[in-house]
Amino acid sequence: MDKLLDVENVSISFIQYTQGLNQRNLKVITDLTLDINEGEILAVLGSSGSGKSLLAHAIMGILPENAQLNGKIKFKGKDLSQEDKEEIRGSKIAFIPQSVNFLDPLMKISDQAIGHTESEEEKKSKKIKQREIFEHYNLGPEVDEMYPFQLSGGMARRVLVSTALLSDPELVIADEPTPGLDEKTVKETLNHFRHMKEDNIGVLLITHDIHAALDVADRIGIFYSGYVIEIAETKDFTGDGENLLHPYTKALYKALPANGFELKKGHQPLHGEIPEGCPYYNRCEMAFDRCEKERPQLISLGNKKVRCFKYEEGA
Ligand SMILES: Nc1ncnc2c1ncn2[C@@H]1O[C@H](COP(=O)(O)OP(=O)(O)OP(=O)(O)O)[C@@H](O)[C@H]1O
Ligand code: NI
Repeated sequence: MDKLLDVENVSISFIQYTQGLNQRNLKVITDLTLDINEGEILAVLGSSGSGKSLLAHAIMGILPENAQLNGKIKFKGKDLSQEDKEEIRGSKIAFIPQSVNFLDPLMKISDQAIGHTESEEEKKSKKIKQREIFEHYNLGPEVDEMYPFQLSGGMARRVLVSTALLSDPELVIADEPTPGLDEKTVKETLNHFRHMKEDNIGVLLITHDIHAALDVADRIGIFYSGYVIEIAETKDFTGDGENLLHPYTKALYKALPANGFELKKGHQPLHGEIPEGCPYYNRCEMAFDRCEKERPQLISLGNKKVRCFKYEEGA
């Protein structure tokens, strides 16, 4: 299994102007590290506003102008510059955006799926392939001639998925592909990711839907206050959750309706109010004294990673 994507110590922040000339650095993502292998589905699970879309946009090289990106993003071991990202986006790395607004409202579906071509010949062969993939996703020939506003929600989702696959990508980044879909379409969408995995494509599935993540992912990265506090194996979300590492992940797991518990009260500290120490300190039942002032690093334990002093060597 080869490594496809490495995100190393990535931070994303925005410069905010407050009163007068005062600036504030709004950190949205801090020291984020994760990796994806060929044929692996990694879910990144985080609440709304936790920076999931920004992570996807950082990898694709489409962050807004006022965002500042630090850290490394590597594809197959190569550190990606902005130019590299522009070159491989839409080809080796494909993006399934969160919003169907990414579709051009004034362009016919088939034309935008095919995109720019260099010659008539290329256009013809791409058209054949587009039809094949669309057919596979249950999008008949009539869809080719439609404009985005004529698509139902489920159809639009399928257009986005098949368009992403048209370039034979090695890595697919999907930003919230399931919200607003009915149960059947959710199942269908998750099946698409299974098929990609079978084709040895790596998938980064960004979601706040823990059920979707548990359903298809091999590993799950848990966002908390802009940090990835754990990268767990999906199979560890069983029993009492005893194989899960971080106290927050354990609480999250116990809060699943099937486990009959409720998530303890308390919100994730937001950007600007993130404490010096562990962001989970105030809610943690296992906190040590040092957790208040010191921030734990991400520790690797085999295939898993966790940001908690409990797992430090000798702790
Ligand atoms: N252009 C911007 N300027 C300033 N702050 C921004 C900008 N874009 C995003 N943010 C901030 O970054 C945070 C993360 O945004 P992002 O869209 O990545 O969240 P998300 O996890 O994808 O949320 P959702 O689940 O709602 O899609 C937001 O809380 C927002 O305040
Ligand atoms: Ni988002």
